[in-house]
Amino acid sequence: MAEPVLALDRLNKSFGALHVTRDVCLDIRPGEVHALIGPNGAGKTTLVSQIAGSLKPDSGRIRFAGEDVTRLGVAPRARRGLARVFQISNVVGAFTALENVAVAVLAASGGAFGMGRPALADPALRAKAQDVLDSVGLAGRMAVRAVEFSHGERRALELAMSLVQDPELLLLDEPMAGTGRAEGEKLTRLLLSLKGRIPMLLIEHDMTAVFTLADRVSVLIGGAVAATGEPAVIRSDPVVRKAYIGEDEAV
Ligand SMILES: Nc1ncnc2c1ncn2[C@@H]1O[C@H](COP(=O)(O)OP(=O)(O)OP(=O)(O)O)[C@@H](O)[C@H]1O
Repeated sequence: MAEPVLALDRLNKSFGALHVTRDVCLDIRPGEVHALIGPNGAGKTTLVSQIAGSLKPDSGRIRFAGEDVTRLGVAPRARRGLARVFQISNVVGAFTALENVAVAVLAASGGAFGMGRPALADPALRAKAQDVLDSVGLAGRMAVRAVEFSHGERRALELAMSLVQDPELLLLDEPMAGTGRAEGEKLTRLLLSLKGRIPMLLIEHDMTAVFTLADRVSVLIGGAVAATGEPAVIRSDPVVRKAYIGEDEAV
């Protein structure tokens, strides 16, 4: 089997006496959508921050794209193709969707496009920004300022701004948070359209989205991985149902 895109090996992290990440081993295979679920306070955000590089683990290793990145910070990991989406937004409300994506293309190009003149004056840059917006279903909204966007459209725009980097892995931090049912379904369809092309680690409370999108699901309880498996297996795992999903709850 091909080497995983991301492999966590016995990660540990404590805040004082609080042991928040406990011997976590987890991997993401090429093309896989791997969902990470768990009750509030289980340590999901803490784990994602260690993957992204904004938090240093106390022990353990992180391998990404064939390289040990444990000691690297956020920026070098991002340059290697690790894109964290939705928790930190770079969207500028006063800019149109096209302008926002153009800035992201410019930032990702590392000087390949001419600096010092309006980004959108460059036809190649403009074409790339338009293509990416088209791919997230925002072709008809390019000239609209981001401040006028619905929550779901904003999520699609944030995703577009990450896609310009041609990421090796998307870390999706609760994409469905704050979206209504219709918008959540639309966003799920958008992520489905990317599935297979870009591997994803999906942190999400919305179980419909999780079971629609994920190839495998890992369940974090008390900072430790309680189970990893295909959605159908996780859905029926008695430990998971008892500790997290709720025995009586239909999943
Ligand atoms: N910087 C910090 N200092 C001290 N404790 C922290 C810090 N960050 C998180 N914690 C604690 O670590 C535990 C795990 O928090 P974390 O935010 O990772 O959980 P989570 O699974 O993402 O929760 P949620 O689903 O509510 O977002 C919690 O008890 C939290 O209070």
